[in-house]
Amino acid sequence: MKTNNEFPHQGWNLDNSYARLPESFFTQLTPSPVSSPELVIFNDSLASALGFQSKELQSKEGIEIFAGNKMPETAYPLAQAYAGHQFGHFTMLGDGRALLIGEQLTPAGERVDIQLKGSGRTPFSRGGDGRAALGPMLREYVISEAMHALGIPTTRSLAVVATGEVVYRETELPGAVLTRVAASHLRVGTFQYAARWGSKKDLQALADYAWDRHFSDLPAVQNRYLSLLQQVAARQAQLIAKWQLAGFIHGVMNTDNMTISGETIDYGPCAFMDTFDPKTVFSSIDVQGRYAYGNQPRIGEWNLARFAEALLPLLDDDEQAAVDQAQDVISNFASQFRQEWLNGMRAKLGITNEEKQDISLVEDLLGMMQQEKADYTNTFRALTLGEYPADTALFAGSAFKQWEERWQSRLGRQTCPEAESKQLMKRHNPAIIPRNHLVEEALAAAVDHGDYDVLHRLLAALADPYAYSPEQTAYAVLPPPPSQPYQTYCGT
Ligand SMILES: Nc1ncnc2c1ncn2[C@@H]1O[C@H](COP(=O)(O)OP(=O)(O)OP(=O)(O)O)[C@@H](O)[C@H]1O
Ligand SMILES: [Mg+2]
Repeated sequence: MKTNNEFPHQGWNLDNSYARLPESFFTQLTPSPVSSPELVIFNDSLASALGFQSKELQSKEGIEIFAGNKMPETAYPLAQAYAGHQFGHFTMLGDGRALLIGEQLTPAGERVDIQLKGSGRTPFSRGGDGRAALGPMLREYVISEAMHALGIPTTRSLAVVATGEVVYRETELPGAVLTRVAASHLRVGTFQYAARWGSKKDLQALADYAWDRHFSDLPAVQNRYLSLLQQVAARQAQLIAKWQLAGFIHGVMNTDNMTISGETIDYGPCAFMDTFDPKTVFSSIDVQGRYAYGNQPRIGEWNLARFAEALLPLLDDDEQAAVDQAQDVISNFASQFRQEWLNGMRAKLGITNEEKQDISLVEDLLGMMQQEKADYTNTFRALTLGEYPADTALFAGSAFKQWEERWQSRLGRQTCPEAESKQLMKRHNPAIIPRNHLVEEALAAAVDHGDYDVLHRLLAALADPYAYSPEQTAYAVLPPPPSQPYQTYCGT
C-alpha cells in the first residue's frame, strides 16, 4: 500500500504519540484494502472542527483514506493491545478490527484519535474477520452523534464508507468502515493489559501517557497515579450519571469498553430505554441482566476497582498502603455518582437549589413511572411542557396529581423565576432521543434500499434534542407495543 504526500490539502495534521509508548502496547500494520469504497455518510461539522477541508475529504482520494486503501504520509496505523473483563471474565483482546491511524491536532489545540473500525484483520482478531457490517456502523454513527448532541461525552463518528464487499454474520451483509474520533482509545483494559503482561516501567509509561493526554491541565499533585484513579472515577461518575439521566443503556460495559477519558465507547448492543424499568436489558446475550439499566452504576464501580487493581504497583511501594488508597477512591464512587445523578434529576425537574427531601420527590416519581409503565423520555418531556396526555396511565392517576402538587410547592420554595426553571428543564429533558424503532427504520431504508433520506432527517432532528421544534413532535410518538421485546446484538 502506498503512503504518500498527496493529501495535505485535505487538512490532515497527524501526530503519533501513542506509537512512542513501549512497543508491547501496539502492532503496526496497514489496513486491508477494500474493492469499491463509497462514502455513505459524512460529518461535515465535525470535519471542519477538526481542521479538515470537508470538501476535499469527500473527494475520491479522501474516501480512499476512510476505506483504508491509502494513508496520509504522517499516518502510523497501528492496532492497540488491551485486555478486559468480558461479562466478568478476564481475557486478552486488542483491536481485532480497528486501526488507529494517528492523532489529529486540531485548530482548537486538541489532540484526537482517528481510528478506522472494520479495517481488516490484525494480530488481535482471534477468529474474527476484522470487518464490520454497514448497519451496525451506521447505528454507531447515529447513536454516538445523538449522544454528543445530548451533551453526553462520547467518541464521535466522522464518516462511514461502504466497502462494496460482503461480510458474513449468519447471513451476507454489506461491509463498511467507520471512522471514529476519540479523545483517546485508552481503556481500563489497556491498563489491565499492562499490569498483567508488562513491566512496572511499561505500566508507568502508560499511566504517564494517560495523565499527560487527559489530565495535564490539572494543578500539580503529590501522587499523580492516585490522582489518575480519582480523576477517572470522577469522570465515570459523571458519565454514568448522564447515561442514567438520559435513559441510555450501554449494554456491554466490559472493562475494555470503559475509557480513561470518560467518553462513552463501543455502540454495540446499546439502546435507549422506552418504558421506565431499572431491569431493562436489550442485549440478546446479557441473559443475567449484568448490564441492565439499573446496574450500570454498580458495574461502573466494579470496572473502576479493576482499574485500581491495575494501578496498585504505582500507587505506593507499600502494598497495603496502595490497597488502602485505592479502596478509598472506589468506596467513594457510589456517593459521587449519586450526587451527580441527583443534581441532574433536580435540573430535570427545574429545581435550582437543594433540599434534603428532593431525593424522595425524585424516587416517588420514578416509582410511579415504573408502576404505570410510563415512557421515560416522554414523561419528562410532558413535565417540561406542562402537557399531560389524558390517555397516559401515569397522568390519569390520583397519585400523580398529588405528586405534582408536591413538585409545584417545591418549585415555589426556590427564588429562581418560573421562566428560568422551565428553561432549565428544557435544557435537561430531551424532546427526542434516538428511539429504537426510529433508528431501525432509518437503517432499514439505508441498508436495504440505499435510501439515506430517512437517516439524514433523523440525524437532523437529533442534532438539537433540546430544541422542542415542531418537526420533533412526530419523533416523540411511541410505536404500538411490539410483539417481541426489542433486542440488540453483539458480534456486529
Ligand atoms: N469482526 C471482528 N473481527 C475481529 N475482531 C473483532 C470483530 N468484532 C469484534 N472484534 C474484537 O472483539 C473484541 C470485543 O469486541 P467488542 O464488541 O467490544 O468490540 P468492537 O465493537 O469491535 O470494538 P470497540 O470497543 O473498539 O468499539 C475486541 O477486541 C474487538 O476488536
Ligand atoms: Mg469493544
